[in-house]
Amino acid sequence: MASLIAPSILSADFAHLADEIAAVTGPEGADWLHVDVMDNHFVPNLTLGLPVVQSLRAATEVPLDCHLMIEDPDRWAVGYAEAGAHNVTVHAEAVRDPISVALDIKAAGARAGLSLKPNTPLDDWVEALREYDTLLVMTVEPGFGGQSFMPEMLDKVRRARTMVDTGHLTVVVQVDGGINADTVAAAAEAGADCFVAGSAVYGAADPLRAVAALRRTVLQAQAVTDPAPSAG
Ligand SMILES: O=C(CO)[C@@H](O)[C@H](O)COP(=O)(O)O
Repeated sequence: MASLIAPSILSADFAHLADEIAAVTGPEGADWLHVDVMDNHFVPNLTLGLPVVQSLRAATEVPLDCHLMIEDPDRWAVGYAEAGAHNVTVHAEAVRDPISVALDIKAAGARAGLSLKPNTPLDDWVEALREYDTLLVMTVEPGFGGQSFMPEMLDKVRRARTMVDTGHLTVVVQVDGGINADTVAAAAEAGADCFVAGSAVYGAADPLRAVAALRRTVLQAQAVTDPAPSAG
């Protein structure tokens, strides 16, 4: 099991993105940088797109984790992989051909991720997930930072963890939404191994320390449930 911390730049100051990324970069800093791409159609919010991701790639060596909350991800996903994203996640509710998209993202050199909104059942997507490297379990309705964690999503995380542990899936199990010092342990105990946190990191007085503190809490929780967790 991994223990990856992925600060979400949705909660950062968009006028100073390079500085905001530097603020979470370091030996105990971000493992991945979570980049929320929103189009005001799939979700009722608008953020950034491919040109910004291309610029971010040049501004940091931290792996970019692009979460596409957009309509027609089949058209756009490969562009993010070609722009140098480490992981490109599309939404199950928006994708037309999930297998082709996963294969295309991977052929372009990135990990492929599939995200499930809170009301989207895991069981409907198990076959497609065999082509994916990351499963993103949304723990809020996608669209905005600063929402409350939905504890009822922990069961989905537990079932995904069981599928990974029994060899039915080989995905990193990622959680996103309302992850903070109070909720991260429950997500880790349920079996998540990648933790997206926006307001808990960028709302903290010291974002780098907030990342390190989240990771420590994850490792403590995983030590209880998994006798031999990897360092991520
Ligand atoms: O995808 C999303 C929101 O749709 C997230 O990545 C948010 O950026 C998480 O923010 P917090 O809930 O951690 O404040």
